[in-house]
Amino acid sequence: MAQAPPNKMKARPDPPFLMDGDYTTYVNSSVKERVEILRNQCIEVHRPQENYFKAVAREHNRFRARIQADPELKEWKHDFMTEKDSGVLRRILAQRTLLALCTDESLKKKDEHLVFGRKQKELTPPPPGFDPKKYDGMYRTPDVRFQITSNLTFNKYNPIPVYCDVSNTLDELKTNIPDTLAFQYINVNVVDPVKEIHLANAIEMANESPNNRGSLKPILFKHSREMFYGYCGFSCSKLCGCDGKCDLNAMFLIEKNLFPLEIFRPDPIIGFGIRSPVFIPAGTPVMEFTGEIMSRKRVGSENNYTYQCSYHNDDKWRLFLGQQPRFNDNYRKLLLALHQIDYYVDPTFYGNVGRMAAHSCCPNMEMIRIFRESLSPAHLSFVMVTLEDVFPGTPLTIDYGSLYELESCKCNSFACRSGPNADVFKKFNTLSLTNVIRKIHNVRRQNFQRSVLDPMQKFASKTERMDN
Ligand SMILES: C[S@@+](CC[C@H](N)C(=O)[O-])C[C@H]1O[C@@H](n2cnc3c(N)ncnc32)[C@H](O)[C@@H]1O
Repeated sequence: MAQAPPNKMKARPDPPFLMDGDYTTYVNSSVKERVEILRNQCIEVHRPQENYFKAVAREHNRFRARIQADPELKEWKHDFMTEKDSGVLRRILAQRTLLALCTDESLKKKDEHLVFGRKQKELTPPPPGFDPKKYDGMYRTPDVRFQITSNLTFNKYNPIPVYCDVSNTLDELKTNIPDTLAFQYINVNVVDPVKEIHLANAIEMANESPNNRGSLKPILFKHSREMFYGYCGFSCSKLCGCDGKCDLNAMFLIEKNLFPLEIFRPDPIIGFGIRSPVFIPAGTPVMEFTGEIMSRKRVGSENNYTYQCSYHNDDKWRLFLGQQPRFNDNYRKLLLALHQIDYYVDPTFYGNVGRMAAHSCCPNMEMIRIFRESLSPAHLSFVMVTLEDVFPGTPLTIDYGSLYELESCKCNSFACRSGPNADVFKKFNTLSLTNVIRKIHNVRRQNFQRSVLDPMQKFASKTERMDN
């Protein structure tokens, strides 16, 4: 059973698919009919009579057991950031947040030394009344939830349920299912071969000649000025000697569907978002953002979901190309021509869970552009990587960037650009902002330790004593 539509092309094969529910009817239906199908699946779900944190601990245990049972995950560290790593990542997060706060170009220029420079000895304290406990990031689900579907992907290997936590009754929910939810789920980017002839050629030429693809030498840009999708790298793949199982395969955990994800609606204005019931360490690739790759002229002006994935005159990309002497001349010419065009990933009709990520002015994920097997825009993927430790249930967010106009942001992060502290924090330097983020991270870590890990440990010791 194909997952991607038959009239589209893709640079990568689809992952394994085991049908869950009536997928065939769903994909062959119109958007209106799909909404009707979803409407008929809506149910009320009650959490078993137990403490919320007990449910979190159960999920945590189950997840740990899954990791331990997988020999390929032996090296993967499912734990808090170490103090050394956390310093680096917090600084990156602070820089991102500061740059985004300073939207005024002149201010950004004037204060650049405060953001990047060395003059950072003095520490500005958080404003009076600032309470890091207010930013624990926790989203506690209501005891009764409304489930729209148990699996939006229709794939048993990658089940993603959808909940709406803002409806009061099942009937109210049924009248409020948006069309935007009825997109076709894809795990791999697709290309329309009729409308994007050059991209289709690039896929074919890469498939035809082993010279045009292969395991690319990894170059990872660590410079903190690289923002959002400007950040770019390579991912190792099955074509590599390690069979795609080394640390350089940014898609490894994603292809394993390691992290259980849920789509949920916490607020009528924010709409749907994403969360995971398990702990995800900082620096982890969690999911891909998939869609249809298309040139700028095909992207609608009202599109809320699209991200630019390639840029004309992209110096970084030229550097990559320079390192690939094996590519055939014709392929090289095609790539050079393709990279004069701005391409976008549009998940409006074909997409995945990534399109549901809400915006935050201090996000816990970042999109990274990853080339795999070759260097055409069709071989590019957006990978969403955590910028900080994400504790169970916390909404997974990205920064939509300064070009995206949100009427009023409801991210509730400490440095929200429409929040009360924006003017104060934009005068901070990176060191001072890192210090604020550290205080917030400490609160989150302590909460998790106290409410989930410590009781789990106590319970395990008690059981052990009873067994003896
Ligand atoms: C890419 S979509 C994200 C998925 C969307 N929430 C949905 O339900 O389909 C972007 C839209 O989500 C909403 N949104 C996301 N983050 C938000 C935030 N922090 N504050 C307010 N609205 C937000 C806005 O309506 C925005 O135009």
